Amino acid sequence: MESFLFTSESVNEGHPDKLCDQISDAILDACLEQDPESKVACETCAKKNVIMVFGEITTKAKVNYEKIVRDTCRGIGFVSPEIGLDADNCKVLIYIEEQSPEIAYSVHGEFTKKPEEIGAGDQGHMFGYATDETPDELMPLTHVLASKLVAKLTEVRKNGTCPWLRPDGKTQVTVEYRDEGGAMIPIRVQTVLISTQHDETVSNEQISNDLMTHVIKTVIPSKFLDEKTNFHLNPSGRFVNGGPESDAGLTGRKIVVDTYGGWGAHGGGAFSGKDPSKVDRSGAYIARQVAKSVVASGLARRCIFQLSYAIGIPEPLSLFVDTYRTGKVSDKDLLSIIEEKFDFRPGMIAINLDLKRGGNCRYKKTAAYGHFGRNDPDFTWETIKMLELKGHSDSTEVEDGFK
Ligand SMILES: Nc1ncnc2c1ncn2[C@@H]1O[C@H](COP(=O)(O)OP(=O)(O)OP(=O)(O)O)[C@@H](O)[C@H]1O
Ligand code: MET
Repeated sequence: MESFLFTSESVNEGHPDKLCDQISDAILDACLEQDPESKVACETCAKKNVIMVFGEITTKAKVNYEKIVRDTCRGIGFVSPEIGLDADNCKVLIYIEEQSPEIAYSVHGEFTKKPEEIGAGDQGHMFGYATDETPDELMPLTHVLASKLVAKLTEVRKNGTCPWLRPDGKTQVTVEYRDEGGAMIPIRVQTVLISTQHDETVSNEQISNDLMTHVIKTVIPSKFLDEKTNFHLNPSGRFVNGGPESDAGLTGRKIVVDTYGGWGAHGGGAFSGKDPSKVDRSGAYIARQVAKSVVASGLARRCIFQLSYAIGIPEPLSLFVDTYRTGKVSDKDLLSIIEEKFDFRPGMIAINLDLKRGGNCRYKKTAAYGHFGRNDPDFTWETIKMLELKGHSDSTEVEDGFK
């Protein structure tokens, strides 16, 4: 059978766009921690020694935005201009206004609507995806490997295994697959690309050797590597200047890294800095829960789910499911099972997935290394709802397994 190649990339917490995502979500955490009803739309941009936080926030929380910016940068490791940013001496600009009263009235009736009445915070369409090619994560292997490689880069930097590493880094993984009736079967890793920031003194030979020993071989199962696997390790030659020194950063510029690595589809909306009334985030989170529940329940080997909203209206405008010909029931029957089991009104998603709880890095954690496929109780959207077919395989009657 013919095989094909598919590629996903990722970036680590020191990448300038991810730095911005983490600042936006750290601010969201701080607002929700004190006031779970906070309405937050927080964007960040970064260049060289300037970081600007801007957007619309209505909250009762008292938040020291500048301190959150500096703490987040320091936590990542940006502690001097040579590294790419100096957390304690960079310029921090804050330009935040309250949410537009028109939007506030339409979405939550200026805090008067009951949860079931709360409208979507904006129009938009969101996707969720799941695939059985990684049995633990139910995520695309290319994306899982690219994400784990960037996480490992940070781990071996912070634990001192590779003291020459600096915060900024990117990975890219190409996997050879075959299509088994719509399900994706990984055969081997065809290419691994890592570009990581490093200090001035380390040699390219040490970079390659350490990346191979401490990063690639600890992350990629040996069964996927062979003598033909290609490795591109710091292909630019040198990567000493990094972070916002070498590339400007923006919240929401890594939406594919945040989700499924190019598999499935993306509606375009970003996650970081948005409270759960924003369906770009809460809609995508429940869409993942739907797709993962379908695959985990054995109703399909692979699933994509889409929903759409209008601003101010609680019920979704459309629902779509596709199991890529791997479903045990027709996609039409599957959709009615899904409709019975999930409540897609944004106020109810926020309650059922516990999305109004911030603090303790709950959202900041999501802002690097992927929002999906993570084994962490704070990622409530990864909890599956068991969907069972009672009796005949064409039945749409289902019952709850574990919740
Ligand atoms: N009162 C309003 N009613 C309806 N639409 C509005 C209102 N106020 C602003 N908008 C429109 O909604 C748009 C928001 O869409 P956009 O997709 O940019 O949202 P976002 O929250 O910035 O998310 P992302 O950039 O991640 O997609 C605004 O730019 C504006 O065009
Ligand atoms: N930023 C807006 C808010 O604060 C949402 C996007 S405009 C519909 O609600």
